Amino acid sequence: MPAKKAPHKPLVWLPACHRNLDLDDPGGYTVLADRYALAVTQLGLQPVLFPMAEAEDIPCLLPLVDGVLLTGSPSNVEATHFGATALPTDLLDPRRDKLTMRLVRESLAGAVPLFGVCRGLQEINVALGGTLYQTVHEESGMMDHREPHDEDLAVQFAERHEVLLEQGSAFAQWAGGTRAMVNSLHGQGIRRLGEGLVAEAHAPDGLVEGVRVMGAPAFAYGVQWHPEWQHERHPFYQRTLEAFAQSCREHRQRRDEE
Ligand SMILES: N[C@@H](CCC(=O)NCCCC(=O)O)C(=O)O
Repeated sequence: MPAKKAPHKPLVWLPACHRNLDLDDPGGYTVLADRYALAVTQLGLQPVLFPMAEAEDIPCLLPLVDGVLLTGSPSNVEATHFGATALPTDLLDPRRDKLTMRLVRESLAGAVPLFGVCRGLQEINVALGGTLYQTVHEESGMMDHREPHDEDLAVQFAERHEVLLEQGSAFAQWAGGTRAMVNSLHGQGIRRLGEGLVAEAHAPDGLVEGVRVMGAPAFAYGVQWHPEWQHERHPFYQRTLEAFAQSCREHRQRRDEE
């Protein structure tokens, strides 16, 4: 009797980020913040990183995974991707940008579950032709969405402002209502929505904080806040992540049945 094959654990692609851990370091490192990998693992999924992966590699790598989670990062999406000029103060990650601009579109085309968090939301928006405010806090009438200067992550990731969730949206379902408190750690923000995106969560100043990709065959959302942060203590964050995880499991099951 052949041994029963263990069910495959759904694999989730998290983009590799570049970091120079020391300003004098000419080399740099490929990094992934533990909290994203930990959240994916706690959902029963397996995070995977493809160091040095380029857009040309997507056709052979995307079929290996069951979801794409575009993580946050202190680096900014380079403004050249949305027709503007990068600020001299921008921390950039051009290798990640080149990959994710293509990965967003290929994930949607391939019905691979896609979830963008913070920078990941911004990447979805720009990849679909949208634009960003580069410094939301310098825009008239807008709040300062950046995290407080504090070493303590619990302070940085504390709930910061309310988001208004569209009636009948998945966000409202996951939150159990049309209002929720979220954290906020970003200086860029959605200015013009990309093609096919529906804004379903807004900050009190009107900034788009949550989007759905219209007509996507699998989970396809982006949020400006960080649901991976202490998700086990925040039902809204937890339900959002579980919905993404369920979509990844369904994708895996379809792959296993092929
Ligand atoms: N740099 C962009 C995106 C902000 C972002 O992703 N913040 C998360 C930082 C913490 C982490 O590394 O996850 C912006 O400023 O808008």
